[in-house]
Amino acid sequence: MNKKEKVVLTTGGTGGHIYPALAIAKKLKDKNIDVLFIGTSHRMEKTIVPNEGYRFIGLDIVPLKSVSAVFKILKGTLRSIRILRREKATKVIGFGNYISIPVILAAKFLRIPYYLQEQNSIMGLANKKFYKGSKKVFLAFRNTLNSIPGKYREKFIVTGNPLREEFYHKEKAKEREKLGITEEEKVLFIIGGSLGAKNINEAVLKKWDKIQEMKNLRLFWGTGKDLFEEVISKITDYGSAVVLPYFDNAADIMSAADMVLCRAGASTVSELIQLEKPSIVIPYDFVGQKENAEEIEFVNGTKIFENKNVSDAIDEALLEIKQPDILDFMSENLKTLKKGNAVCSIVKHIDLEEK
Ligand SMILES: CC(=O)N[C@H]1[C@@H](OP(=O)(O)OP(=O)(O)OC[C@H]2O[C@@H](n3ccc(=O)[nH]c3=O)[C@H](O)[C@@H]2O)O[C@H](CO)[C@@H](O)[C@@H]1O
Repeated sequence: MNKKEKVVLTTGGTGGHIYPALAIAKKLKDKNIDVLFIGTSHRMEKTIVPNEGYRFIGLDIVPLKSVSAVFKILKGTLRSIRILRREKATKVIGFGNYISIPVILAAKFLRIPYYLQEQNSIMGLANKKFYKGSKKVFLAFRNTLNSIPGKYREKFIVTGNPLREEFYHKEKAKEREKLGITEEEKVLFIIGGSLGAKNINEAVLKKWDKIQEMKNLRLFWGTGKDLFEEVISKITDYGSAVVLPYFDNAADIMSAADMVLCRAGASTVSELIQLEKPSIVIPYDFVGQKENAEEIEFVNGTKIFENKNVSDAIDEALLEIKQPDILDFMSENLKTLKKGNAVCSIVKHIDLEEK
């Protein structure tokens, strides 16, 4: 174990915030560097992170929407100061959102160098608040720089989003063979974000007969864990479709897919880029997903549909999946956005002392 370095990662809330942190943690662990995660005691990180074999501490913090939430952040900050001292943390990496606030405040107080990672095209509030004091900020998308004043730009490095390792080593043909998919079959992968997407599910159910009637279509559909029971209560005939609450092997399925219909969460968009996957995206309103989607739309790598037109989005996906020229066009265009392995570049830019 490298005794000189101890890295604390602070993240949580949704898969989109947690997976990038896990990808970085794995690389640090491979380099024999001790890592500790701090998130909340309420949300999905409390199970995902320990299940991946990392030490995890959960703080009692909630979104900043009330006075008691502010008190919880203050309490969380005092606790984070004690933790960072006790653990002799040498570096902190924050992955955005309110969950990272107490640990970043503690790092500032203790003068521990901290780094930030921004997954989205539009920078989130927490990262906006703290980037000035950070050592470096790792961006997924170049357009984020447009909102940064010139004098701070040198802190920013456009690396792409750190993805789970398997996304960097996929070959479509091999994945299709593993899944037993024939050459004539077209694979459509439908997912919401890490939590699923209710309105996408409802629209898929409405189109179920049309999907079943299409020859040589293989559907893989992730409904979201909490929405699964409701969905399957409405399906009588699955045909060849695979319907699951969540795909732990999303990289395999996305790699095998000819077309992906999905939300525009930052990690999903970055995965589409990495796997050069044609898509139809329906951004979730309000959280900057439209701008994530526009990053790939700009190069003609996707088509964007509004939430109110999900039904049309499904029709479009079913139409385009039969047109290899369009699929190849989107796929080729996405190649121009690839930035290499973001996990390696980020770890290289964190000034870690070798043991
Ligand atoms: C509603 C909301 O606040 N969404 C935000 C959340 O998204 P959210 O976590 O939903 O979305 P992301 O696309 O960033 O990440 C989803 C991750 O879940 C994975 N996956 C999904 C389904 C499945 O069956 N299996 C699987 O592995 C995807 O491959 C991806 O890695 O954080 C993102 C990153 O800050 C933001 O861009 C989103 O706007």
